[in-house]
Amino acid sequence: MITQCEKSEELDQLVERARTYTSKGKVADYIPALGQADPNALSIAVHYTDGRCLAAGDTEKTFTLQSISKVLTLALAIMDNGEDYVFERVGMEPTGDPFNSIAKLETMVPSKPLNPMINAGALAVTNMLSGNTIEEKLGRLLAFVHDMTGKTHITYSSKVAESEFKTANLNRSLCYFMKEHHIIKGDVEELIDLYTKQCAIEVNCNDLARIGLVIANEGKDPETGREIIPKQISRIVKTFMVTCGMYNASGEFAIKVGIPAKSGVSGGIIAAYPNKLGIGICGPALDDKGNSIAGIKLLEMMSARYGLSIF
Ligand SMILES: NC(=O)CC[C@H](N)C(=O)O
Repeated sequence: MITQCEKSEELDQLVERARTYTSKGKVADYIPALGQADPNALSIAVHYTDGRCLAAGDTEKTFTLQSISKVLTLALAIMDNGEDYVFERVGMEPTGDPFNSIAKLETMVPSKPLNPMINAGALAVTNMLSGNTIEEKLGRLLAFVHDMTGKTHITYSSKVAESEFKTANLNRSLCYFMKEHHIIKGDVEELIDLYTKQCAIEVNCNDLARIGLVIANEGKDPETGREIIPKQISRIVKTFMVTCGMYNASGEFAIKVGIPAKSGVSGGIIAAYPNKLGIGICGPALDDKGNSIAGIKLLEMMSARYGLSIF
């Protein structure tokens, strides 16, 4: 287990250059508790399959997963139900719409969310997790996070979860629409309860980089070789990260950075370079698509300097 990452002057310099972009972004405040984040913050951890790790900025500071959790619930839902069941209820195509849009749900025939990385698709995926109660489902998701990070104390922020639960009316609308069309079943309030808790799971950049590394490493624990996610499912997850991970900025991101990645409105970005490394970033100031503005700049700079594009 990595306890201390190396400092790298070069990475520090890139972070300071990227940090200048934070002033052009804005911290998300539609979930009121997220509005308290420091807009100038920017940190990164890079974990390699051989056990090395590099860090810059305050990598111990915690933040919530938000939409990054969609990657984890997707993997777990496929492990629980199999590919056929999951993809009968959620599609595999990018939307070109904002992450919380309801528009395509009504126009698509048959009515199902286009992919698991937008809110509608992620809510449908969360609805598929196995377990008899919210506590059991959340417990299984947390155990999955503990397995990937090696840290068993990771839990969710009840403050952020409650703040989102109180204000999640758009997500409730998506759920009621999908319930009407039999894409989801059960109690919508319970689903929103579970979803807001999943989004409020608190990690730091090192945890995120470690999760990215497991995904990069074909689902295996890089230290022990133990399978945490079946290889085929880690492949599906990485592919969705490329096509839909940065919402309606995924195309530009694939060209300018070229690494499977997923963002969240807390300013987190997870990235997984196949068979090589995992990256965890936090920079709460967001661009107009809801992605960390300086986080994306930092990845663009790193990709250009180190030739990181997988394409
Ligand atoms: N893009 C995001 O990170 C969105 C996640 C957030 N919890 C929401 O549903 O609105």
